[in-house]
Amino acid sequence: MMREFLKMHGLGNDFVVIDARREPYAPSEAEVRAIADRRTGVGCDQFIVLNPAVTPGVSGFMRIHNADGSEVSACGNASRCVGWLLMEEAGADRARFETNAGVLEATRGPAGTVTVDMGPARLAWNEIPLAGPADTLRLDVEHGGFAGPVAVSMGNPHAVFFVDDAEAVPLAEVGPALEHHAAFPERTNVEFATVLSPTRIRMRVWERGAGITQACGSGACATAVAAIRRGLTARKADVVLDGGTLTIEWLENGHVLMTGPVAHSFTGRLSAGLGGT
Ligand SMILES: N[C@H](CCC[C@H](N)C(=O)O)C(=O)O
Repeated sequence: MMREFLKMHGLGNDFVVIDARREPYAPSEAEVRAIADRRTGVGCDQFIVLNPAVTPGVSGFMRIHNADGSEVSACGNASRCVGWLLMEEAGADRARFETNAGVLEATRGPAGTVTVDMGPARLAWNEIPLAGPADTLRLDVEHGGFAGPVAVSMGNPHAVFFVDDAEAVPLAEVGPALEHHAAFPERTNVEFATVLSPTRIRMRVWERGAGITQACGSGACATAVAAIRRGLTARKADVVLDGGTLTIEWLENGHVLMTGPVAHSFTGRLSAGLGGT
């Protein structure tokens, strides 16, 4: 069977999405890398497979694979895309689906945007996770002149560095070493943020398993939580990424809401050699 896929993106963070609810699909790491390859495959930052739900009352189980083949538990931009697909399919204004980090809920936002409740921000060292006990508000981590990040998990690890000018950070030079820093036993996503006002943050990202991306939804959530923990912004702020802007709100109940656009670029079919099976 030549599996159909949807090519989607959230602010340029792009995905290959396969609906495997009728025929579950568990790609190998090699298949993921082949599909994600931007020359010989379809090309994407993350490969998303929607499998049958495990938890009653939700519409599917979203599995998330980085371009390097690693499977991870959170992807904010893809969560908006999957939420949108499920709402469109049901003709509904709300959709619940699950990930390895828990059940997420998507609702329709203003002007065609989608809001996802990304669940709680995790702040304890062992929830990030870190290699050992540490103050997650300012880690003893340094590389390339950047030091003292805030660690936050949205179901995936983030190290948020506050800098004077996020545009000037040599991401490709410093990203890999920080992604693989010994403080992070499961590696980490790396964000560099400049607070522009109490409600606006400029952020650029080096993603674990994908490198520089145009946007990172869970990273935007982590960045806003980090800024609020440092007393730098209000509890609702816009995060301006290379690909556009996400609105993030850290609720008093600890959950983080993320609002932003989704886009469906095209639909295609995977050849047998590319995991189409
Ligand atoms: N690279 C991330 C997964 C994708 C996150 C990002 N694309 C998002 O929108 O949250 C990780 O390894 O945890």
